[in-house]
Amino acid sequence: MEQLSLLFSGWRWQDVLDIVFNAYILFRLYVLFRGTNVLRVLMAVVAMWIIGRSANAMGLVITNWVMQGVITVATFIIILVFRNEISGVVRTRSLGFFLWEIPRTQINTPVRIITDAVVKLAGSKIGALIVMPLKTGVDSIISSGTDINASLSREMLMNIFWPGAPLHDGAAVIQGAKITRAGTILPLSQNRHLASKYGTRHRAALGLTEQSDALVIVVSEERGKVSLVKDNRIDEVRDPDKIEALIKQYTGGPEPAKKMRRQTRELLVAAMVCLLCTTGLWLSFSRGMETLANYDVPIEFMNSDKKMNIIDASASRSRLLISGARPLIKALTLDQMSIKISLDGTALGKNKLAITRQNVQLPPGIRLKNIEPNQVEVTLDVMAEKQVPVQADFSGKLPEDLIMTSISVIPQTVTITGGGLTLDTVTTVFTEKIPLENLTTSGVVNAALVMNPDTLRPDEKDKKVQIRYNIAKRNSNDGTEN
Ligand SMILES: Nc1ncnc2c1ncn2[C@@H]1O[C@H](COP(=O)(O)OP(=O)(O)OP(=O)(O)O)[C@@H](O)[C@H]1O
Repeated sequence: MEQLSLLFSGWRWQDVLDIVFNAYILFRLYVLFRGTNVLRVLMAVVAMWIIGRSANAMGLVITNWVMQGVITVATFIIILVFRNEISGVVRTRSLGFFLWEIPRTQINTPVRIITDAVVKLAGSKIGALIVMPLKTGVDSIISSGTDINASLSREMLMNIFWPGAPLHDGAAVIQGAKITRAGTILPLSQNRHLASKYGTRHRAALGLTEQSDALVIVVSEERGKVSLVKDNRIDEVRDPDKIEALIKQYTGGPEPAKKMRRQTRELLVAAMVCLLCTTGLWLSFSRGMETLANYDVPIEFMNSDKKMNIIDASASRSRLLISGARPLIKALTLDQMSIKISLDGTALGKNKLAITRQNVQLPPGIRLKNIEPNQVEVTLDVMAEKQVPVQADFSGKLPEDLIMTSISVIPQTVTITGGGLTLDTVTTVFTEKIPLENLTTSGVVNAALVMNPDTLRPDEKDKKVQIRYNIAKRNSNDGTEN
């Protein structure tokens, strides 16, 4: 359970977008290849891939190896065996179809009327070609012809195919209870094994079923026979009841509401499967390639009491050991991580503060493994000012024959700022070291002040002081000056 929550923890909006976008592409590919053999083989490949990944996760080395080999071979087979089918689907579908169209199936189609019409046409030896698009649709395969959008009736069909009628050449398309188009030209099959009794009308019917899952009804002009063409097969059927039953069977049953529900259900299931597959793929990529990294992250102290100051801290950075997907870790920058410690509730002087997970902010998808150090000691003080005397800090010795007769520091006192507790211990501020060896005559030097401890700050104007000194020659007999 904990592992499951870890798997889904730290999602970013980019991950959701990534999954939804790719799931949609997968779903559209399903809609594009729905009803074709390519999809069936592709689904087998996906199933093998899932088995391979599961085998990998369970440590089944040989099964995983075999599945990978089979997938590689199957991919080549798909490309070789189905290259015509794939290129047919890709070539004939428009961008709009690929992006959002969902082909309408045969809902509310009056199959009895179609049967009556084709039987009558066959009896009168009037040639006819009727297309009933199914799941894959035919819109982008057959764009020729005339849109008529007429209600489907036996008379209407007879009229269209009546010799001499303007649209009798070509095929009529039936969508639901409408004849949507007539006079359309279908792609001719290149099948060399087609029986010689069949001419171009049957070849055109076969050609369309090679590129789609449509049902095409052909009425032969010469022989007065009705043929149902589906999935590259031509079936000549004599019995009108059988014709009706087969049309119903191919177009998916008689009840329109049921058919609609079935289609919606099928698309919903497909969308869910696409979403699950993409999520699985994303998880196996992002969570499967976990990696560890160390980062030295600065510690930020959140101080709400402006009078309190940090005068010392045992650490300014903490080393974070983090884990996450390799691409996320690679893209990580230091400014995306922070350690924030609140000073609320602390007291003057030394405070030991723990650095916990709550103090660490990391981008989504990155998990914290360790913090080192996980404790920091901060010394807090209230800021104050103090006037202290300045003392020149001479080092070394004057030459033997010289003596310092007077020293004055200007200014004599300076104002320093710092923590009140620290200031209490400071009685004098010294200058930087002034070497005596170099001094031979009286003069003036400028020297900077040395703050001890360095948390103390002198006034801006008092950063340097002036030291005036007088040097005289030492009396060689009694040691007094001349
Ligand atoms: N590519 C095509 N698309 C649509 N209809 C076509 C196409 N090619 C031929 N036809 C139709 O088929 C008719 C020609 O039929 P043809 O006699 O060659 O075929 P057939 O299969 O022998 O059928 P039949 O038994 O009716 O003669 C054309 O007049 C035209 O209406």
